[in-house]
Amino acid sequence: MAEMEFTTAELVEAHAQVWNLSFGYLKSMCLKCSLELGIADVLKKHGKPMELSELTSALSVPPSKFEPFDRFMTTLVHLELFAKKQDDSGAKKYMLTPASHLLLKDEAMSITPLITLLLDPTMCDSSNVLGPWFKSPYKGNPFEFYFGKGIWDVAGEKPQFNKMFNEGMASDSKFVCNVVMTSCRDVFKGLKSVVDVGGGTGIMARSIAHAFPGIKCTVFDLPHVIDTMEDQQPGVAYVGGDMFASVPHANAVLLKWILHDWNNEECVKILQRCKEAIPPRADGGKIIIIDMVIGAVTNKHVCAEETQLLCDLLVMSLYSGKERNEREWHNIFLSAGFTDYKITHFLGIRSIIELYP
Ligand SMILES: C[S@@+](CC[C@H](N)C(=O)[O-])C[C@H]1O[C@@H](n2cnc3c(N)ncnc32)[C@H](O)[C@@H]1O
Ligand SMILES: COc1c(-c2ccc(O)c(O)c2)oc2cc(O)cc(O)c2c1=O
Repeated sequence: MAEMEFTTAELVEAHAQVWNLSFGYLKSMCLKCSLELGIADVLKKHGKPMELSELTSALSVPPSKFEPFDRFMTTLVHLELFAKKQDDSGAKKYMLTPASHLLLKDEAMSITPLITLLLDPTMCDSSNVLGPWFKSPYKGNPFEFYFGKGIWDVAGEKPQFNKMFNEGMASDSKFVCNVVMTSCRDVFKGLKSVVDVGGGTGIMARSIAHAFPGIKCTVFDLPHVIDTMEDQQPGVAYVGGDMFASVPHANAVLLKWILHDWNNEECVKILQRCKEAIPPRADGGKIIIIDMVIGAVTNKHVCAEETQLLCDLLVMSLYSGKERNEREWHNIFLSAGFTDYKITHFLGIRSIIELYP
């Protein structure tokens, strides 16, 4: 008989670990349920810590659900989505945490639309077929394996999904703009024009145009994204097209959450088209990339590195994309003909890369 490789204590520990992993989906469902119920908004509206009975009343939870709701809130507090404190009279009261602040519907930095998108079946379902996908000789990504077509085709065909996708991305852009305009404004200082390639509904471009009225901003995206835009802001130009064919000319090209959607060869092609669109470095030409650098995180919060790895699986499943470490970025930049770059780790798990021709 083979020797036992692990102690019983190690296996008992591992048992709890595997259980925890198998319940991972329940964390996502807790998040989804808090959004559906609007718990954060009710707490915000109340303006002070809330007792469970006040919360159930404001949320219209019927008495038959008081006990399960109490247990649900206990888990949400453990997950730090909400906080609970005991007041002087001994009553337990619930409050917002920084995480639940991001889930408020009408806050500038709300990422509720992005979370709603991520938890939508169209985004999640293909992660259920990773096993069959790994074993099959199929060349496309898991999303294509599951739906028979790519995510951009689905967005082009289904206006509802296109809207949800663009709103999700726009909410992230609002969040990122807030951080960029306070902590790394200098990235845009001195530029005369910027084209946001794959710029979606134009939140980044509008925010840059607002913060730097001297910069002429263009949003460039697929025609189905540009054509469905209802409020095209004056002062910002909107152009539909394909970044693999050509990119509108500007001083600088912004690529936010674009390159992680594509494989190395595709990234080189996109960057070559972007390089053709900008002037030499001496004349102010540069590419501004907002994406992840694997291994680089500004805050060592509990799960920053794990989140980066999970993001890598997300972009692998949805797009054949990849989150990259600095060495991998470096190789792509060199292959696309760029000579120098500067990385600023500014946004938790994401970075700004200024890339020079
Ligand atoms: C992940 S989203 C990022 C959107 C935006 N930059 C942001 O961060 O909120 C990728 C964007 O690339 C656009 N896109 C995909 N393929 C493209 C192509 N061939 N040419 C131009 N844009 C494209 C999509 O329509 C989508 O808006
Ligand atoms: C991996 O990027 C992250 C996304 C994302 C989702 C869908 C896309 O098409 C993307 O291009 C990116 O979404 C989230 C959402 C979060 O709440 C946290 C994250 O870290 C991310 C991503 O990193």
